[in-house]
Amino acid sequence: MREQGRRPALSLLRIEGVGHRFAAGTAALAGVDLTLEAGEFLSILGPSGCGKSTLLRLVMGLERPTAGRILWQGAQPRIGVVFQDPTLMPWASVIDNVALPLRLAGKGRAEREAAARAAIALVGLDGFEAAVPRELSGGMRMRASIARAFVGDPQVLLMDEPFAALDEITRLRLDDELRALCRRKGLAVVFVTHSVFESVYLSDRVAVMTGRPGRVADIRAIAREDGATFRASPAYARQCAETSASLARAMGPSA
Ligand SMILES: Nc1ncnc2c1ncn2[C@@H]1O[C@H](COP(=O)(O)OP(=O)(O)OP(=O)(O)O)[C@@H](O)[C@H]1O
Repeated sequence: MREQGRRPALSLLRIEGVGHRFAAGTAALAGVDLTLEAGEFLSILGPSGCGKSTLLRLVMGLERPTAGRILWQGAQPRIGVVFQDPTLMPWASVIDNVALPLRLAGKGRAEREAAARAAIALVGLDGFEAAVPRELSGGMRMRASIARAFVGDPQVLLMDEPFAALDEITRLRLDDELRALCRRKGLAVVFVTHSVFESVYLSDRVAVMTGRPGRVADIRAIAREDGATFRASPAYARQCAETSASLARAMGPSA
């Protein structure tokens, strides 16, 4: 599943002809070809049930594709993962939640705490280290979840609809902060979303998927400007309209 490429490849990740059929018979993906470049923010945009989460699980290595292959350039990078549900331990403090991957990796207390504090500061949660999840807003819980993904110093971030359950204001703010943080760190990101607006705002490229079995119908390079003005620009509105039309074509007449 994570073979070394036999020939030199420039892309950080290559997904080649990947298909996935579950044992129960559902064909979730068929013939998916996609690359992720170093430092790139790539969104996977598609209708519900088209196999987006399955594709992420294959990239994470949690499942093997039943067709095709997934190739990392060189050694497999360190991967951080964020899901729609923050999946925090309700009884544990923010710092203990954020430090969990390091505890599982057998790191000592001092190292865990220092790294967790740094990750918490990175997402703007300083001062809440001792809070437990029920004391936090939804946006703050998501920040803690992002901090936990950052604590192991990832080179690639995989995100599965992380902001879908948040209110609009919080979502817009986290979009801004996430984009800035990933650029600053030079991270490559695969971001799964249903939202055309979010995908165009965040991404360098958007892969538009068809309904199940999911295929990549279109790959759109986004001409983007950094800064909050992009969201209000005619260029943003035009690219949202074009991406929306592409998604409608990918979903076909029965959607
Ligand atoms: N473990 C599984 N066993 C059998 N079928 C599965 C399994 N996981 C997912 N599926 C099916 O595979 C298809 C793709 O699911 P997946 O969760 O990848 O889609 P998705 O695009 O992420 O959907 P959504 O946007 O609604 O989260 C769906 O029809 C789903 O029911």
